Amino acid sequence: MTTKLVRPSDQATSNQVPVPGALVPHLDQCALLLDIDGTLLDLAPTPREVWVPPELEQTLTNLLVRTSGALALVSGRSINDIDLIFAPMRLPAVGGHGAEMRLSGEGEAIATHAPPLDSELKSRLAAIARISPGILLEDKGYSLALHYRLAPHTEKAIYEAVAAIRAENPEAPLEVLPGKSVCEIKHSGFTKATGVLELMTRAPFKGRRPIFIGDDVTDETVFAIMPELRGLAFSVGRYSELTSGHFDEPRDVRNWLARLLEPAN
Ligand SMILES: O=P(O)(O)OC[C@H]1O[C@H](O[C@H]2O[C@H](CO)[C@@H](O)[C@H](O)[C@H]2O)[C@H](O)[C@@H](O)[C@@H]1O
Repeated sequence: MTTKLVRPSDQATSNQVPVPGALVPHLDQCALLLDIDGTLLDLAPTPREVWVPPELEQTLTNLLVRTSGALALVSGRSINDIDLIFAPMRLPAVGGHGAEMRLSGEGEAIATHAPPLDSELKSRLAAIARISPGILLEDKGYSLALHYRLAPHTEKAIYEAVAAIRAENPEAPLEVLPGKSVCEIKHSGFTKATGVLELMTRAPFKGRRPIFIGDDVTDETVFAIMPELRGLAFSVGRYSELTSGHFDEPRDVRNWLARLLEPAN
């Protein structure tokens, strides 16, 4: 099935993504790959304050059945963190920006050969949080996040401090991910895309057509690999040339996913 690239001028109203029946092949041939923050869940002031609507939990549970388990969360969060947020539900996942994955809710998380952050560099990067008490430090093991949503005035200082540490360590294989009110630093040897590529080689994902939905800069790496996987990508809150359409906000994604379960699909 082909889809039309929707351009910004075509998108005056919300719900730009066509009704599921006109767009997606049957669910038993699909793998649903879903980013969390800003895609499934509304953004919150701090990482701990996100809320999973009960209807979403029901939708994801039903979609997991309808795809025979080929539904995975693809997140910058660690799988441990994902489990806390979605508890008691446990879902297949690619976590930590591709550093780890889990093929089923019952299984264990598997490290994806992702190299960890050098511990000394990590300490130095963590110390940047001392710029202001409003900066929230999130140590995710494979990466470090400096959240400034509660202290937006510190954004420039954070990026300058990170740049200074990188300049002093030019050989260090670091990647800086500019997220939503967050500056994340990780080893450059893995991405969400490498995680998804690995996931798609394993059952029950292997051989299926992936449908990926994401909102962030880090999701661009996954948008870019969808063609080679015969997949489709959709963005949230912004237009991307790499996607087949976009949703305005997480609520639209949740409604769209619920509609995938309607009988026509
Ligand atoms: O890949 P994602 O699932 O989209 O995760 C991206 C990052 O999400 C979290 O931070 C963001 O969401 C918070 C809660 O809404 C918000 O307070 C923060 O400003 C956002 O940047 C999470 O804390 C990060 O670890 C994820 O990498």
